[in-house]
Amino acid sequence: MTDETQAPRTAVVIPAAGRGVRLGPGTPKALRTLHGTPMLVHAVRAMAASRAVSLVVVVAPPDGVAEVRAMVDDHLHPAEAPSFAPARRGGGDETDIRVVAGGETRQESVRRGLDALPDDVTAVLVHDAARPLVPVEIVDGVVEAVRGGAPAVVPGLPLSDTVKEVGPLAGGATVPGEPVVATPERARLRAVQTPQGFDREALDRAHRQGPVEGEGATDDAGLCERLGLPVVVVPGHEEAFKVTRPLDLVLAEAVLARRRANDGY
Ligand SMILES: Nc1ccn([C@@H]2O[C@H](COP(=O)(O)OP(=O)(O)OP(=O)(O)O)[C@@H](O)[C@H]2O)c(=O)n1
Ligand SMILES: C[C@](O)(CO)[C@H](O)COP(=O)(O)O
Repeated sequence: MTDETQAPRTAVVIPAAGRGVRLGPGTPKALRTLHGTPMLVHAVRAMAASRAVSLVVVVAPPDGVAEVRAMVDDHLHPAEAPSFAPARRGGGDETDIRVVAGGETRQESVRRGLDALPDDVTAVLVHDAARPLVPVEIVDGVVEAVRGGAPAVVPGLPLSDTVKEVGPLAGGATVPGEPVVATPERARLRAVQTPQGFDREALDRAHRQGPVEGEGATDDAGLCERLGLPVVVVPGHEEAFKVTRPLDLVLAEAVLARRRANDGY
């Protein structure tokens, strides 16, 4: 077992400032409830369940910082249980939870979360509020790989669908539908999830290179790849799926119902 007093200080940045356009109109996605609890509260709990995590920075919608602070205090710092760590295995020490304002893009929101970290943090996880149900084993696996010396670590799963690359036909010919230009070898592809884990200095440097557009801009590991840093994949989990479209809410409620039936979660 890791001696946490000797280990580097690990913090988590949770970008939660997105609107959730693909989920449809309504409250910002991270503030919507699953089984009566806001999605971002599930995400914070999932991170704090790891003994390695001592600080969580939630990046809230810019106009929702006070609301998110109150939500965190209501759900995670109840007066009757100041030592919040309900699912922490064998732990019991408090997790510090801070809330800062997010930006226009996920990349900008993560950067603002990084700016809020104290100097003594040496390892950082970045976890989407939109992946509220990631099991603690996945969090611990990412932390272990970062502590083992990997500068950037992503949890990932093999794909079950065949993937096609589409694009314009040579010569500009037009056909009905989207022309397929390639079929990448599926065995070499991984669908990556969060939390993604980083050496703090590497991630700071990746974000300092400025806004990146297009390929490599949709996750933090992509920014590290742009710098030429090695990125490794460790096992992900089906329950770490991202709540993106309405059907994902149905799946998330079903997973929570199963957990409640199995272990009273
Ligand atoms: N400006 C933004 C955009 C996204 N995110 C966060 O990044 C994570 C992954 O983004 P995604 O699932 O795309 O969320 P949304 O941007 O909210 O979704 P959509 O693209 O459908 O609007 C989410 O936890 C989201 O809150 C963020 O903090 N700041
Ligand atoms: C970071 C991420 O969850 C990894 O799969 C993903 O890239 C986020 O993408 P989104 O378009 O911002 O949802």
